[in-house]
Amino acid sequence: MCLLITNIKQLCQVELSSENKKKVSGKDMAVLPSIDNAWLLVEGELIHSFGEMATMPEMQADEIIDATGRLVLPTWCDSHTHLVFAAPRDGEFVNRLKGVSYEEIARQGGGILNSARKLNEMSESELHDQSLVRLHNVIGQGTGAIEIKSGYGLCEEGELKMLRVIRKLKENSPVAIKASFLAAHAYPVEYKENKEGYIKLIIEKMLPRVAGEGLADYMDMFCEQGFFGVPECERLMEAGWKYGLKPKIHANQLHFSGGVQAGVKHKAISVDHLECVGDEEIASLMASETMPTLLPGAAFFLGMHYQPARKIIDAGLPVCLATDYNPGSCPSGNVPLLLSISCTQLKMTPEETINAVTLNGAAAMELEGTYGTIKAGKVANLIITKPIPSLSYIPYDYGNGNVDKVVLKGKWA
Ligand SMILES: N=CN[C@@H](CCC(=O)O)C(=O)O
Ligand SMILES: [Zn+2]
Repeated sequence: MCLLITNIKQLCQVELSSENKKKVSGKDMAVLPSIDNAWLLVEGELIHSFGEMATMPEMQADEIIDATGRLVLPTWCDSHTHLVFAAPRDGEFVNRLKGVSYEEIARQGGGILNSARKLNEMSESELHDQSLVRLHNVIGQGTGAIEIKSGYGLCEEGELKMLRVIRKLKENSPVAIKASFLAAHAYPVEYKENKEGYIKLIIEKMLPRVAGEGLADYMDMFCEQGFFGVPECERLMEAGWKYGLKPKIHANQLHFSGGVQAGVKHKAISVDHLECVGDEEIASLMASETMPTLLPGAAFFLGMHYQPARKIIDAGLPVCLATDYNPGSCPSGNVPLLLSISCTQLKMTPEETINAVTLNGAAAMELEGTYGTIKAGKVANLIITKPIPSLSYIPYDYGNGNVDKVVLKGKWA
């Protein structure tokens, strides 16, 4: 099918065919290359061409859309989610409001362990159907590529069940999906006094099966005090690499845990969360290709201090933003809301937030060659907004939703 979109008020995040942008860093993050009053042609699954209306050539198309007053952007690339889960944790939410901390809830056997109990009671098909509803919901909010983690199984069959659900979602949806193996999310109750036993189970039993069935792209872990320490994480990352699973890890959410430096040392694709980041973490990231990924939705929902986005960008680093959609620390996969939080709380500009969740989000999933910008030959994953006054209106008009239509692989989603 050929789809022609005309009279686009602003075509945002464009990239010329001659460019080969891998990510946006530092001062460049404030720049979002755009064309005012533009057209764009989609052919089959791909972006064919685009330009200014004033110089639009004559073309044939199966469908022509007039986008007067509307913006067109690449769909969001949400590089960190736990979208597959069995049940909400609204009871814990209320306990936190009464003053019990996230860490205390975890110590009492709630939190991730609570999610694991529910998940292990649920059938694979029910888990899939529930998760597919959530996936459709975030697609409607503009997400076109997404990473999804295991980590609520915490046993061999539970982790494999989650990863098979993710694989099935991939088969049943046009959205691009990457999978991360996160068995090292929390120590299960039965290994509370035998932590070494659980590390061995992951490395010796689970990992070979996950890799053997080709179920995951990345090796994830929660590098944090009270969860998995740096020495354990280093062993897990080394083991993952042996099976071709690159690290993409949770680091420095609750403490200065050393996770950022460990991730950099083991060539992690990204280190994610980063509520606790100082000069040493920044220096370590500066000497690496590892993407700093911020999850301010979790800081918002847990009432924690926010990630120092300005310090990271002003040091010249790239920043990626992701939702962290999960039932405990961020029960929302809504990217426009994430952009609003990032502007108001992290003091990022609207352009920086869009760069962070398009090209940099794609880079954090190694998808920057095919997603994340409007470029001829890239996958035609597009957001068409409602008529709005400006790009800044997207984070400004928080909670209201200005994504009107979504195109995935050249078709209406
Ligand atoms: N912090 C670790 N993991 C998730 C939350 C998991 C949960 O509370 O269920 C996160 O990224 O915030
Ligand atoms: Zn997470």
